[in-house]
Amino acid sequence: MKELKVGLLGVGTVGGGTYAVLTRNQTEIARRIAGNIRIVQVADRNLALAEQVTGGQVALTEDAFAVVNNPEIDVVVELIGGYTVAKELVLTAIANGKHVVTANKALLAVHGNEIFKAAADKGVIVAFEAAVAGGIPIIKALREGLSANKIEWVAGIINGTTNFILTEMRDKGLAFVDVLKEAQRLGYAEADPTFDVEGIDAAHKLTLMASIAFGMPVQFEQAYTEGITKLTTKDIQYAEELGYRVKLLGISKKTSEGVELRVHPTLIPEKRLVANVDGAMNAVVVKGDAVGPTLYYGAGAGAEPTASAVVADLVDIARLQGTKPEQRVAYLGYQLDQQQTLPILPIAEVHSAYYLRLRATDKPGVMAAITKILADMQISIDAMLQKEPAEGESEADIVILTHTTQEKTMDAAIKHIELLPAIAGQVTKIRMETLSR
Ligand SMILES: NC(=O)C1=CN([C@@H]2O[C@H](COP(=O)(O)OP(=O)(O)OC[C@H]3O[C@@H](n4cnc5c(N)ncnc54)[C@H](O)[C@@H]3O)[C@@H](O)[C@H]2O)C=CC1
Ligand SMILES: N[C@@H](CC=O)C(=O)O
Ligand code: NA
Repeated sequence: MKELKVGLLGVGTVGGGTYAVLTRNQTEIARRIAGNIRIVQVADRNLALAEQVTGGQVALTEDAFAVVNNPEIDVVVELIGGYTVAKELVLTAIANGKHVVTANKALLAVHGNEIFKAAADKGVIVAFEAAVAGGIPIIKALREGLSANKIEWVAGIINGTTNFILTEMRDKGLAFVDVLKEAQRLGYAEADPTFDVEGIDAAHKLTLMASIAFGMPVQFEQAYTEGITKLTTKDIQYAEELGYRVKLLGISKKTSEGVELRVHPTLIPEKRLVANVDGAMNAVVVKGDAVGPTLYYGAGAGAEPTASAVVADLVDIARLQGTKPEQRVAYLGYQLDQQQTLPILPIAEVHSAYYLRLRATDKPGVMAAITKILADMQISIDAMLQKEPAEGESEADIVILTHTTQEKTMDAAIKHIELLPAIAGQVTKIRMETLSR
């Protein structure tokens, strides 16, 4: 019976989950691969935690480099996170001829081109199913299940922490900071939670999906990233009144002008399945030219759901032991020498429909002035909501939903609207997506 010997780096949320799943389901997994996957060494700078997680059943060390340099080990599982030490560890493991499994989307979105090239030169596997949408097998779906298609677009809720926060804010009216603390306690958030709430983590994941979908190198630095920190409960409520839910979406579309690569809060019609994905759950919609729209749903964060993807990658590697590199699925779906560097569209060039909220003095002619500005710029209105001023106030909220227009046209119109004497403060702008075609 063949044995795959694993070195595990990090036994925090995902590493702890990986150890538990692999140990608990050892027999089941062995029946699938006619072999065995065994963790032979664990590194964590918190040795007490490593002792607690493993129950002292395997060799432990504080030094992750001892694992990547251990000649006994076939596969290194990197679950410590970050770009610096993790990068050095992964590149050293590759240089030592070891396969790598990682959940580290930040590392791959920023340094993926270098890492995949190094792995290709050495003929080793770098597997990363856990890095995108946690337990959902979206990498496998994009790289293998949909390989007959020209992918047209990918859009999804790909950050569990922010979806959990938005759901709790909407359902329980809880404050942002309290919900973030709970997401951290549940192990969903990144070590630096600004990666979650500012949309950076979602942009890392989107970068990887877009690269696989469109056969291009990873280009995280070109992604447009906007988080949920400026969203108000008021906008969430108004959106609901108009039949929409607000979700942090990662969207990548291939257009004739280039590829859209953008993460931002988005209004989605409430009847769409994705609009009803709540808590830490994730969902990704992929549109292929042959298959049409397909939807993938599941837990996007947390110990065992993420471990499910890590262990599945180990199972794949166990099955692929002894194969030649050219017999394997390419890291990013397309052969590295077949990747095309497609231009990424600046956000100003993107076309979208918009939700606008403005605060205006309640007097005749204001609405006419606003609609004239929009009409002059060929922006048509889809729906409108006018609120009564609160008791003792002279200003009221106006919400406008527009049809599709280019972002730079919308921004120019907003500038004109903000100059109207009856308008107080800035206009709130949230993009909208139908996710239907
Ligand atoms: N928590 C989640 O739901 C998910 C996390 N990920 C990714 O998985 C990776 C790990 O995340 P978590 O398990 O949440 O983090 P964590 O903070 O819970 O665990 C990291 C572990 O690595 C150890 N560590 C850190 N630096 C080290 C070093 N230089 N040497 C030895 N040990 C070191 C820490 O002591 C800790 O036990 C990250 O890349 C994260 O982005 C991916 C999907 C889901
Ligand atoms: N912080 C991430 C963890 C999984 O990738 C999230 O909240 O989705
Ligand atoms: Na996944």
